[in-house]
Amino acid sequence: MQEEQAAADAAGNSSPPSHQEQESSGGCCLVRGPIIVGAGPSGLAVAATLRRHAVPFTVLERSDGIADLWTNRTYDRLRLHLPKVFCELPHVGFPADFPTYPSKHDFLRYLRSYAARFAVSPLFGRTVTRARFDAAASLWRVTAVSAADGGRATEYASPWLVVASGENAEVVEPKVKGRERFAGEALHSSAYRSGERFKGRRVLVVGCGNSGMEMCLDLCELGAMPFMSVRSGVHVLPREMFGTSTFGVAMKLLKWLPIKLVDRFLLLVAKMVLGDTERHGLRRPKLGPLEIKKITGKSPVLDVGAWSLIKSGNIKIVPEVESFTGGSGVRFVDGNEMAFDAVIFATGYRSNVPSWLKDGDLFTEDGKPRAAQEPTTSSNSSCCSWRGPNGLYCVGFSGRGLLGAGADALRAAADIAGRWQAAAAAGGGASSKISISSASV
Ligand SMILES: Cc1cc2nc3c(=O)[nH]c(=O)nc-3n(C[C@H](O)[C@H](O)[C@H](O)COP(=O)(O)OP(=O)(O)OC[C@H]3O[C@@H](n4cnc5c(N)ncnc54)[C@H](O)[C@@H]3O)c2cc1C
Ligand SMILES: NC(=O)C1=CN([C@@H]2O[C@H](COP(=O)(O)OP(=O)(O)OC[C@H]3O[C@@H](n4cnc5c(N)ncnc54)[C@H](OP(=O)(O)O)[C@@H]3O)[C@@H](O)[C@H]2O)C=CC1
Ligand SMILES: O=C(O)C(=O)Cc1c[nH]c2ccccc12
Repeated sequence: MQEEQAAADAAGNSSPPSHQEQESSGGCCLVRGPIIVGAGPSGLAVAATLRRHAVPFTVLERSDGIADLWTNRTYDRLRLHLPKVFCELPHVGFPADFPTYPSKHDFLRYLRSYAARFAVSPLFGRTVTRARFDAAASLWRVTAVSAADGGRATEYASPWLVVASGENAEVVEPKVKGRERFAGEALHSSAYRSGERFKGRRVLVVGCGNSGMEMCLDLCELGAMPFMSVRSGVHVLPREMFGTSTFGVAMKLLKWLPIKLVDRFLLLVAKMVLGDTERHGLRRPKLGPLEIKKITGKSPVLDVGAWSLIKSGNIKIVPEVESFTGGSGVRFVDGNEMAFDAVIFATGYRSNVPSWLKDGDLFTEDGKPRAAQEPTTSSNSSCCSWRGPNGLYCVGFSGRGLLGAGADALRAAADIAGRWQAAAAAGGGASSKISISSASV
């Protein structure tokens, strides 16, 4: 702990946020080291690793604390679905007394102590609204708006920009015909905390991903009547097989076998353990669970109890919603109509990067690094999901959860540290001060 603090002091950015920036009268901050957008697990992991390399950094976070997704946008009963060894950030493991599948409160405790240990003090309440590369100055110019400060915009500049704003930055909610006419409560799964207040009520949960499944389970256990609306198919896998985690089994097999074969194996075991999910209205996609995750980012459901309640009919499967018909009515695509007291849209999330990263087409329309979509060839062998051109880095966009975020963070931080040290050796430059004329700011 003291070591990290000493490194922070040496790098000159352990002190409160205002000391991390040199603000000019033009509203521009010339920062030392990279700018990191987002203080979730990915932003913290890259900051911690930069700290280890004695490279200073500035973290811009829109909310008022670290890990906003886990703190403010998740339900009470959430636990990690993967065993803790697959969810640790670089350098510090989970405490030994944590259970195999830590709760969100355990995970948040870990993240807070991680941030403290590496002296990561983000600038909170700063929403990044724009970032562009200024080729003339070889700098990223990043605009952040502070709501607490009356919407004041400040520009931060650095040769390096780390995008760590997450694959789940914004909610996805479908525009369903007649929604404004629905008399009951309608909310996104990110606003759902517990089934407690839905006791005795008929609740329609739209979406059958991990959130939708788990909310149905929670609703059922707390005395509500959940209905789950399913549009396309989903792979449901048992969270554990052969007394160990399904994810762990898959990781081991992937070392030796091609993904298609591992998928076939997982599906065979899933069928043995769960039975035929199609018989109960959950069609399986054509591609296997790992392949579909790799290609589209769509996660398989790791079952923690909802499946048996679907089989027993306590969670009822209904088709895709066609429209709200007024009052409590909902019409489905098969023409049937039912009444509900509440609707929960467990329809997922998207990245927000395309809305603020105004530089070429580095990210796809759905907010993923374009390089991550392209197969590696001899001509683009240096191209990867974690690094773009001109000092741009992406951490946490590989669709591989916390494990992938940690791997990205290690690579990005090492790459930046190499450049930082090279600049220092070349006589200061970026590592001592960035000089840009106020006219160009
Ligand atoms: C309900 C749920 C459960 C999950 N469980 C697991 C799991 O068990 N295991 C696993 O590996 N993965 C899980 N995931 C995936 C999840 O994406 C990762 O766990 C992890 O949160 C990713 O970290 P991140 O830092 O990349 O993104 P986030 O945690 O989303 O953090 C991004 C941060 O950036 C900030 N931000 C966003 N936009 C801006 C902006 N424009 N300006 C400034 N700040 C911004 C956000 O406020 C946020 O604090 C889960 C996801 C969800 C939704
Ligand atoms: N404990 C854990 O580890 C948990 C992890 N997570 C993770 O968080 C991430 C987000 O999960 P989740 O919130 O479930 O989101 P997902 O994106 O995984 O699932 C969204 C669901 O909503 C459906 N949907 C989307 N749009 C519509 C629409 N217009 N009409 C009908 N259905 C629609 C999708 O169906 P379709 O396939 O047809 O598009 C899909 O079933 C995932 O990575 C997930 O694994 C979530 C909860 C718990
Ligand atoms: O919960 C998620 O979606 C995650 O990102 C964790 C995760 C990463 N790779 C996977 C493969 C199968 C199931 C879950 C995950």
